[in-house]
Amino acid sequence: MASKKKVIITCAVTGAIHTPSMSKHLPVTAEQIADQAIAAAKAGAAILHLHARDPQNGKPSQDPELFRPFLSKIREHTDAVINITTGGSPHMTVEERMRPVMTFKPELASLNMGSMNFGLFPMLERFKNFEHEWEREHLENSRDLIFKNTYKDIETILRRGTDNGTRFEFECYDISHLYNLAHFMDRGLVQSPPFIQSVFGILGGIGPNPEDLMHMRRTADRLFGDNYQWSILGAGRNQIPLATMGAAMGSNVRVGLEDSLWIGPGQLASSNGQQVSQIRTVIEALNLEVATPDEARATLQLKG
Ligand SMILES: C[C@H](N)CC(=O)CC(=O)O
Ligand SMILES: [Zn+2]
Repeated sequence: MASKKKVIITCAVTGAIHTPSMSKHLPVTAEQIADQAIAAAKAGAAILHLHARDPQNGKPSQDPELFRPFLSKIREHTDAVINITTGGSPHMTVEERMRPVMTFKPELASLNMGSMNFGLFPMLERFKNFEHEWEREHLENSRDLIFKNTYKDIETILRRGTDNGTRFEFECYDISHLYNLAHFMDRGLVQSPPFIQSVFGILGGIGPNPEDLMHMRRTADRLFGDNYQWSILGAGRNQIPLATMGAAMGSNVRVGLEDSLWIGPGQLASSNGQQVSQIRTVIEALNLEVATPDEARATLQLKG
């Protein structure tokens, strides 16, 4: 793996997995998303991974007009790298999912590297009371949900994004997704070094055990040699433990309320910035340094 300068922290601010009734700290309105993103950048996040929500009921939305207000405020107050989702919500069509990236042509966008079951229903054990009916349906319907990312879908997003100078955060939820990435690299559709966001602990993908992390790392080393940038995303309670293990092994890290609502066992995080500060403390305790947005741009060779 390329000799890494510093640890790139990505903060995933709101996402499309958790719902407002689960935590009052989950940002929903454009103002809330912007303010939490700016605070996360100030706390040390070099990359901000962004989704939008309907301000009325918090429902995930890929409407570019819901992204526009917080994108301009974030750009006004930080030089963080903007990473816009193409995953949207697993309940959306690929066309719908691509709208904001095609509108705003960001430096970075997420790209999910395979179709999979996407089990959110276990959260119904933990969360019982919902203000909006869509929240319960969102979880319940995931029993019969396929997060669709066919080779045609992936190629379409890759080609269209690359035409706009956008590079990708390749979301790999399992070993097969690394092979899918290798396939598109072999076809010359992926610019080097690929930024691999390995996702652990989503039901339907690979588990959150340190053995799973090692297996993803060994496989990536075998497929990509030292020509890739690695990042670790642990879902839920696995967020900080896996990010810590990853950082100690030379990986970049991702935190944020999209991936986990927690700061400790049974303790809701009060903000995205709180999670960024927590992982920053770990990184600096490992005698590593946090990358600035421009250092992240250089490492990932972004258009800036
Ligand atoms: C597990 C994460 N929700 C992965 C993600 O962030 C997908 C996307 O936005 O494209
Ligand atoms: Zn996302």
